[in-house]
Amino acid sequence: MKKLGILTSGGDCPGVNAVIRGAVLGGEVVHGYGFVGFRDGWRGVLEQDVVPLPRRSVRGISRLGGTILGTSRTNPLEGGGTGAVRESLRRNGLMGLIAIGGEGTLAAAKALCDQGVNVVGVPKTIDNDLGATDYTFGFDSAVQTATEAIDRLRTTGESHHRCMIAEVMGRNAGWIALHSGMASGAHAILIPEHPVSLDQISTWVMSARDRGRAPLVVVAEAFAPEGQGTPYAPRGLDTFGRPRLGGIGRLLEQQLQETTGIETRATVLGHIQRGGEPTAYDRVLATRLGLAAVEAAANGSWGTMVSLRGTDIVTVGLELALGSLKVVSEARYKEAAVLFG
Ligand SMILES: Nc1ncnc2c1ncn2[C@@H]1O[C@H](COP(=O)(O)OP(=O)(O)OP(=O)(O)O)[C@@H](O)[C@H]1O
Ligand SMILES: O=P(O)(O)OC[C@H]1O[C@](O)(CO)[C@@H](O)[C@@H]1O
Ligand SMILES: [Mg+2]
Repeated sequence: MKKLGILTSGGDCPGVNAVIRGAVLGGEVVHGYGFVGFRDGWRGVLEQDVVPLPRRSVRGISRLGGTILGTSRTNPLEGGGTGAVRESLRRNGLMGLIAIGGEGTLAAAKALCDQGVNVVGVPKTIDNDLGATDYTFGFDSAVQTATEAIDRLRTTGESHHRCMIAEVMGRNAGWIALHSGMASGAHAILIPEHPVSLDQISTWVMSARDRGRAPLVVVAEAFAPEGQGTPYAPRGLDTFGRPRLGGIGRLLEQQLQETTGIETRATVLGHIQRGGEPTAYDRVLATRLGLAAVEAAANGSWGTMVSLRGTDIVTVGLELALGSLKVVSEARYKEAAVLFG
Protein backbone atom coordinates (compact mmCIF):
# COMPACT_ATOMS: atom_id res chain seq x y z
CA MET A 1 0.00 0.00 0.00
CA LYS A 2 1.31 3.47 -0.87
CA LYS A 3 1.68 5.73 2.18
CA LEU A 4 1.95 9.44 2.92
CA GLY A 5 3.06 11.26 6.09
CA ILE A 6 1.28 14.35 7.46
CA LEU A 7 2.70 17.01 9.79
CA THR A 8 1.46 20.30 11.20
CA SER A 9 4.08 22.97 12.01
CA GLY A 10 4.26 26.58 13.23
CA GLY A 11 1.38 28.23 15.12
CA ASP A 12 -1.86 26.24 15.14
CA CYS A 13 -5.03 27.55 13.56
CA PRO A 14 -8.69 26.52 13.29
CA GLY A 15 -9.18 24.12 10.36
CA VAL A 16 -5.92 22.14 10.57
CA ASN A 17 -7.80 19.00 11.63
CA ALA A 18 -10.20 19.36 8.70
CA VAL A 19 -7.18 19.32 6.33
CA ILE A 20 -5.93 16.12 7.97
CA ARG A 21 -9.36 14.47 7.65
CA GLY A 22 -9.76 15.58 4.01
CA ALA A 23 -6.36 14.15 3.11
CA VAL A 24 -6.87 10.82 4.91
CA LEU A 25 -10.39 10.25 3.54
CA GLY A 26 -9.54 11.38 0.01
CA GLY A 27 -6.35 9.33 -0.02
CA GLU A 28 -8.10 6.18 1.12
CA VAL A 29 -11.30 6.50 -0.91
CA VAL A 30 -9.78 7.67 -4.20
CA HIS A 31 -6.34 6.02 -4.17
CA GLY A 32 -6.29 3.37 -1.45
CA TYR A 33 -3.41 5.20 0.30
CA GLY A 34 -2.45 4.75 3.94
CA PHE A 35 -1.32 7.61 6.24
CA VAL A 36 0.86 8.26 9.25
CA GLY A 37 1.06 11.46 11.26
CA PHE A 38 4.25 12.97 12.68
CA ARG A 39 3.86 14.45 16.16
CA ASP A 40 4.78 18.11 16.71
CA GLY A 41 5.76 19.10 13.20
CA TRP A 42 9.28 18.57 11.89
CA ARG A 43 10.39 17.37 15.35
CA GLY A 44 8.33 14.21 14.83
CA VAL A 45 9.87 13.72 11.39
CA LEU A 46 13.46 14.11 12.67
CA GLU A 47 12.83 11.90 15.72
CA GLN A 48 10.50 9.46 13.94
CA ASP A 49 7.73 10.14 16.42
CA VAL A 50 4.94 8.62 14.36
CA VAL A 51 1.25 7.83 14.89
CA PRO A 52 -0.82 5.72 12.52
CA LEU A 53 -3.66 7.69 10.90
CA PRO A 54 -6.30 5.16 9.89
CA ARG A 55 -9.68 6.45 8.74
CA ARG A 56 -11.25 5.93 12.17
CA SER A 57 -8.65 8.23 13.77
CA VAL A 58 -9.98 11.23 11.80
CA ARG A 59 -13.66 10.60 12.54
CA GLY A 60 -15.46 13.84 13.44
CA ILE A 61 -12.30 15.94 13.76
CA SER A 62 -13.11 18.71 11.22
CA ARG A 63 -14.96 20.70 13.82
CA LEU A 64 -12.14 20.51 16.39
CA GLY A 65 -9.81 23.45 16.98
CA GLY A 66 -6.02 23.05 17.27
CA THR A 67 -4.23 20.10 15.70
CA ILE A 68 -4.57 16.46 16.75
CA LEU A 69 -0.92 15.96 15.75
CA GLY A 70 0.53 18.76 17.87
CA THR A 71 2.90 21.38 16.50
CA SER A 72 6.35 22.88 17.06
CA ARG A 73 8.72 25.36 15.47
CA THR A 74 11.52 22.78 14.96
CA ASN A 75 13.70 23.47 11.94
CA PRO A 76 14.08 20.28 9.84
CA LEU A 77 17.29 21.61 8.28
CA GLU A 78 18.97 21.42 11.69
CA GLY A 79 19.43 18.44 14.03
CA GLY A 80 20.10 15.82 11.34
CA GLY A 81 18.68 17.84 8.46
CA THR A 82 17.73 16.42 5.10
CA GLY A 83 19.43 13.08 5.78
CA ALA A 84 17.31 12.48 8.88
CA VAL A 85 14.13 13.49 7.04
CA ARG A 86 14.94 11.09 4.17
CA GLU A 87 15.67 8.28 6.63
CA SER A 88 12.35 8.92 8.39
CA LEU A 89 10.45 8.63 5.10
CA ARG A 90 12.36 5.46 4.15
CA ARG A 91 11.83 3.73 7.52
CA ASN A 92 8.12 4.46 7.45
CA GLY A 93 7.75 3.46 3.80
CA LEU A 94 6.41 6.89 2.77
CA MET A 95 6.21 8.19 -0.79
CA GLY A 96 6.17 11.77 0.54
CA LEU A 97 4.95 14.30 3.09
CA ILE A 98 2.03 16.69 3.35
CA ALA A 99 3.26 19.69 5.38
CA ILE A 100 0.56 21.96 6.82
CA GLY A 101 2.08 25.28 7.93
CA GLY A 102 2.80 28.95 7.42
CA GLU A 103 5.60 30.66 5.50
CA GLY A 104 8.35 29.20 7.74
CA THR A 105 7.10 25.64 7.37
CA LEU A 106 6.65 26.08 3.63
CA ALA A 107 10.17 27.59 3.30
CA ALA A 108 11.56 24.53 5.06
CA ALA A 109 9.44 22.30 2.77
CA LYS A 110 10.86 24.09 -0.28
CA ALA A 111 14.45 23.68 0.95
CA LEU A 112 13.83 19.95 1.50
CA CYS A 113 12.22 19.58 -1.94
CA ASP A 114 15.24 21.26 -3.52
CA GLN A 115 17.27 18.43 -2.00
CA GLY A 116 15.02 15.73 -3.43
CA VAL A 117 12.58 15.14 -0.55
CA ASN A 118 8.95 14.76 -1.68
CA VAL A 119 6.75 17.38 0.01
CA VAL A 120 3.40 19.02 -0.82
CA GLY A 121 2.47 22.11 1.23
CA VAL A 122 -0.87 23.28 2.62
CA PRO A 123 -0.89 27.00 3.58
CA LYS A 124 -2.17 27.76 7.07
CA THR A 125 -2.45 30.96 9.07
CA ILE A 126 -5.09 33.09 10.74
CA ASP A 127 -3.16 36.13 9.45
CA ASN A 128 -4.19 35.54 5.77
CA ASP A 129 -0.82 36.98 4.73
CA LEU A 130 0.51 34.20 2.49
CA GLY A 131 0.98 35.01 -1.19
CA ALA A 132 -0.35 32.80 -3.99
CA THR A 133 -3.61 31.98 -2.22
CA ASP A 134 -6.69 34.21 -2.06
CA TYR A 135 -7.51 33.19 1.52
CA THR A 136 -5.87 30.95 4.09
CA PHE A 137 -8.06 28.72 6.23
CA GLY A 138 -8.22 29.87 9.85
CA PHE A 139 -8.65 33.49 8.83
CA ASP A 140 -12.45 33.34 8.64
CA SER A 141 -12.61 31.68 12.08
CA ALA A 142 -10.29 34.29 13.62
CA VAL A 143 -12.37 37.11 12.10
CA GLN A 144 -15.60 35.53 13.40
CA THR A 145 -14.17 35.20 16.92
CA ALA A 146 -12.81 38.75 16.86
CA THR A 147 -16.11 40.12 15.56
CA GLU A 148 -18.13 38.40 18.30
CA ALA A 149 -15.74 39.80 20.92
CA ILE A 150 -15.89 43.32 19.45
CA ASP A 151 -19.72 43.19 19.38
CA ARG A 152 -19.57 42.51 23.12
CA LEU A 153 -17.16 45.42 23.68
CA ARG A 154 -19.61 47.62 21.86
CA THR A 155 -22.55 46.95 24.21
CA THR A 156 -20.56 47.66 27.37
CA GLY A 157 -18.95 50.69 25.71
CA GLU A 158 -22.36 52.10 24.83
CA SER A 159 -23.70 51.62 28.38
CA HIS A 160 -20.78 53.56 29.86
CA HIS A 161 -20.36 56.11 27.02
CA ARG A 162 -16.75 54.98 26.71
CA CYS A 163 -14.33 54.64 23.82
CA MET A 164 -13.50 50.94 23.38
CA ILE A 165 -10.32 49.68 21.69
CA ALA A 166 -9.96 46.08 20.47
CA GLU A 167 -6.46 44.91 19.59
CA VAL A 168 -6.38 41.98 17.16
CA MET A 169 -3.63 39.72 15.79
CA GLY A 170 -2.32 39.46 12.24
CA ARG A 171 1.45 39.94 12.49
CA ASN A 172 2.54 42.44 9.84
CA ALA A 173 -0.75 42.32 7.92
CA GLY A 174 -3.97 44.12 8.80
CA TRP A 175 -6.42 41.54 7.41
CA ILE A 176 -8.01 40.47 10.70
CA ALA A 177 -8.40 44.10 11.80
CA LEU A 178 -9.85 45.16 8.44
CA HIS A 179 -12.44 42.39 8.29
CA SER A 180 -13.45 42.26 11.97
CA GLY A 181 -13.50 46.08 12.10
CA MET A 182 -15.72 46.31 9.03
CA ALA A 183 -17.99 43.52 10.29
CA SER A 184 -18.46 45.19 13.67
CA GLY A 185 -18.86 48.74 12.32
CA ALA A 186 -15.71 50.19 13.93
CA HIS A 187 -15.27 53.97 13.85
CA ALA A 188 -11.55 53.53 13.11
CA ILE A 189 -9.52 50.55 11.84
CA LEU A 190 -5.78 50.90 12.34
CA ILE A 191 -3.51 48.64 10.27
CA PRO A 192 0.26 48.48 9.74
CA GLU A 193 -0.10 48.99 5.98
CA HIS A 194 -1.59 52.47 6.51
CA PRO A 195 -0.07 54.49 9.39
CA VAL A 196 -2.20 57.42 10.59
CA SER A 197 -1.49 60.09 13.20
CA LEU A 198 -2.83 60.19 16.75
CA ASP A 199 -4.58 63.44 15.75
CA GLN A 200 -6.46 61.66 12.99
CA ILE A 201 -7.52 58.83 15.32
CA SER A 202 -8.68 61.36 17.93
CA THR A 203 -10.72 63.19 15.27
CA TRP A 204 -12.50 59.94 14.29
CA VAL A 205 -13.16 59.12 17.95
CA MET A 206 -14.57 62.56 18.76
CA SER A 207 -16.70 62.66 15.64
CA ALA A 208 -18.31 59.33 16.62
CA ARG A 209 -18.85 60.61 20.18
CA ASP A 210 -20.36 63.87 18.86
CA ARG A 211 -22.98 61.82 17.00
CA GLY A 212 -23.89 60.15 20.30
CA ARG A 213 -22.00 56.94 19.65
CA ALA A 214 -19.59 55.05 21.92
CA PRO A 215 -16.43 55.18 19.76
CA LEU A 216 -15.03 51.80 18.73
CA VAL A 217 -11.43 51.42 17.50
CA VAL A 218 -10.00 48.18 16.08
CA VAL A 219 -6.21 48.12 15.98
CA ALA A 220 -3.93 45.49 14.42
CA GLU A 221 -1.08 44.40 16.69
CA ALA A 222 1.63 45.73 14.31
CA PHE A 223 0.05 49.16 13.75
CA ALA A 224 2.45 52.04 14.39
CA PRO A 225 1.19 55.66 14.41
CA GLU A 226 2.43 57.82 11.55
CA GLY A 227 6.08 58.79 11.92
CA GLN A 228 6.77 56.12 14.52
CA GLY A 229 8.28 53.53 12.17
CA THR A 230 8.44 50.22 13.96
CA PRO A 231 5.55 48.36 15.61
CA TYR A 232 5.20 48.51 19.38
CA ALA A 233 6.73 45.30 20.78
CA PRO A 234 7.63 45.80 24.46
CA ARG A 235 7.67 42.05 25.19
CA GLY A 236 11.01 41.42 23.49
CA LEU A 237 11.74 38.72 20.93
CA ASP A 238 10.30 35.24 20.51
CA THR A 239 12.55 32.16 20.40
CA PHE A 240 13.26 32.84 16.71
CA GLY A 241 14.30 36.43 17.21
CA ARG A 242 11.05 37.97 15.93
CA PRO A 243 9.50 40.84 17.92
CA ARG A 244 6.60 39.65 20.11
CA LEU A 245 3.87 41.98 18.98
CA GLY A 246 1.02 43.15 21.20
CA GLY A 247 0.35 46.09 23.50
CA ILE A 248 -0.37 48.93 21.07
CA GLY A 249 -4.03 48.85 22.22
CA ARG A 250 -3.06 49.75 25.78
CA LEU A 251 -0.72 52.50 24.61
CA LEU A 252 -3.52 54.02 22.52
CA GLU A 253 -5.88 53.70 25.52
CA GLN A 254 -3.75 56.19 27.50
CA GLN A 255 -3.02 58.47 24.56
CA LEU A 256 -6.61 58.70 23.30
CA GLN A 257 -7.99 59.27 26.77
CA GLU A 258 -5.59 62.20 27.13
CA THR A 259 -6.23 63.75 23.71
CA THR A 260 -10.04 63.28 23.62
CA GLY A 261 -10.96 63.39 27.32
CA ILE A 262 -13.20 60.35 26.72
CA GLU A 263 -12.90 57.48 29.17
CA THR A 264 -11.22 54.69 27.19
CA ARG A 265 -10.73 50.95 27.69
CA ALA A 266 -8.54 48.60 25.62
CA THR A 267 -8.87 44.82 25.28
CA VAL A 268 -6.20 42.60 23.73
CA LEU A 269 -7.95 39.60 22.16
CA GLY A 270 -4.73 37.57 21.80
CA HIS A 271 -4.73 33.81 21.33
CA ILE A 272 -8.50 33.55 21.76
CA GLN A 273 -8.54 34.37 18.04
CA ARG A 274 -6.47 31.30 17.20
CA GLY A 275 -8.26 28.80 19.43
CA GLY A 276 -11.58 27.03 19.18
CA GLU A 277 -13.71 25.60 16.43
CA PRO A 278 -13.32 26.53 12.77
CA THR A 279 -16.26 28.21 11.03
CA ALA A 280 -18.19 26.26 8.40
CA TYR A 281 -16.35 28.23 5.68
CA ASP A 282 -12.95 27.23 7.09
CA ARG A 283 -14.02 23.59 7.49
CA VAL A 284 -14.99 23.44 3.81
CA LEU A 285 -11.88 25.27 2.59
CA ALA A 286 -9.57 23.16 4.76
CA THR A 287 -11.23 19.89 3.71
CA ARG A 288 -10.90 20.83 0.03
CA LEU A 289 -7.22 21.72 0.54
CA GLY A 290 -6.62 18.34 2.22
CA LEU A 291 -8.28 16.50 -0.67
CA ALA A 292 -6.28 18.54 -3.20
CA ALA A 293 -2.96 17.94 -1.38
CA VAL A 294 -3.41 14.19 -1.81
CA GLU A 295 -4.20 14.67 -5.50
CA ALA A 296 -1.01 16.75 -5.91
CA ALA A 297 0.97 13.93 -4.24
CA ALA A 298 -0.73 11.30 -6.41
CA ASN A 299 0.27 13.31 -9.51
CA GLY A 300 3.87 13.56 -8.28
CA SER A 301 3.56 17.37 -8.02
CA TRP A 302 6.14 17.64 -5.24
CA GLY A 303 7.43 21.11 -4.35
CA THR A 304 3.98 22.60 -4.78
CA MET A 305 1.34 24.04 -2.50
CA VAL A 306 -2.43 23.80 -2.81
CA SER A 307 -4.16 27.15 -2.91
CA LEU A 308 -7.48 28.94 -3.33
CA ARG A 309 -7.95 30.91 -6.56
CA GLY A 310 -11.41 32.45 -6.66
CA THR A 311 -13.57 29.47 -5.81
CA ASP A 312 -11.18 26.86 -7.25
CA ILE A 313 -8.44 24.92 -5.52
CA VAL A 314 -5.27 24.97 -7.64
CA THR A 315 -1.66 23.87 -7.26
CA VAL A 316 1.19 26.44 -7.34
CA GLY A 317 4.97 26.25 -6.91
CA LEU A 318 6.06 26.70 -3.28
CA GLU A 319 8.33 29.55 -4.33
CA LEU A 320 5.25 31.62 -5.27
CA ALA A 321 3.93 31.37 -1.71
CA LEU A 322 7.23 32.55 -0.27
CA GLY A 323 7.87 35.54 -2.53
CA SER A 324 6.24 38.27 -0.48
CA LEU A 325 3.71 38.91 2.25
CA LYS A 326 0.16 39.48 1.07
CA VAL A 327 -0.86 42.71 2.76
CA VAL A 328 -3.96 44.92 2.65
CA SER A 329 -4.01 47.09 -0.49
CA GLU A 330 -4.56 50.83 -0.40
CA ALA A 331 -7.82 50.32 -2.29
CA ARG A 332 -9.19 47.94 0.37
CA TYR A 333 -8.17 50.38 3.12
CA LYS A 334 -9.78 53.37 1.39
CA GLU A 335 -12.99 51.42 0.86
CA ALA A 336 -13.19 50.75 4.61
CA ALA A 337 -12.12 54.28 5.59
CA VAL A 338 -15.29 55.76 4.05
CA LEU A 339 -17.06 54.40 7.15
CA PHE A 340 -14.66 55.83 9.78
CA GLY A 341 -15.46 58.59 12.26
N1 LIG B 1 13.29 30.38 5.69
C1 LIG B 1 13.25 29.21 6.32
N2 LIG B 1 13.91 28.13 5.82
C2 LIG B 1 13.85 26.96 6.44
N3 LIG B 1 13.18 26.73 7.58
C3 LIG B 1 12.51 27.73 8.12
C4 LIG B 1 12.50 29.03 7.51
N4 LIG B 1 11.74 29.85 8.27
C5 LIG B 1 11.29 29.09 9.29
N5 LIG B 1 11.75 27.83 9.20
C6 LIG B 1 11.48 26.73 10.13
O1 LIG B 1 10.08 26.41 10.08
C7 LIG B 1 9.52 26.54 11.40
C8 LIG B 1 8.11 27.04 11.30
O2 LIG B 1 8.11 28.39 10.88
P1 LIG B 1 7.31 29.48 11.72
O3 LIG B 1 7.70 29.34 13.15
O4 LIG B 1 7.47 30.80 11.05
O5 LIG B 1 5.82 28.96 11.58
P2 LIG B 1 4.90 29.02 10.31
O6 LIG B 1 4.83 27.68 9.70
O7 LIG B 1 5.35 30.12 9.39
O8 LIG B 1 3.52 29.37 10.99
P3 LIG B 1 3.14 30.80 11.68
O9 LIG B 1 4.30 31.73 11.52
O10 LIG B 1 1.93 31.22 10.91
O11 LIG B 1 2.87 30.45 13.09
C9 LIG B 1 10.45 27.52 12.10
O12 LIG B 1 10.42 27.35 13.48
C10 LIG B 1 11.81 27.18 11.54
O13 LIG B 1 12.36 26.09 12.22
O1 LIG C 1 1.72 32.01 19.40
P1 LIG C 1 2.82 33.06 19.41
O2 LIG C 1 4.16 32.48 19.22
O3 LIG C 1 2.67 34.00 20.56
O4 LIG C 1 2.62 33.93 18.08
C1 LIG C 1 1.66 34.91 17.94
C2 LIG C 1 1.62 35.29 16.49
O5 LIG C 1 1.16 34.18 15.72
C3 LIG C 1 -0.01 34.53 15.02
O6 LIG C 1 -1.12 34.21 15.85
C4 LIG C 1 -0.13 33.74 13.75
O7 LIG C 1 0.95 33.97 12.91
C5 LIG C 1 0.12 36.05 14.83
O8 LIG C 1 -1.11 36.65 14.51
C6 LIG C 1 0.72 36.45 16.16
O9 LIG C 1 1.49 37.63 16.06
MG1 LIG D 1 5.81 32.07 10.27
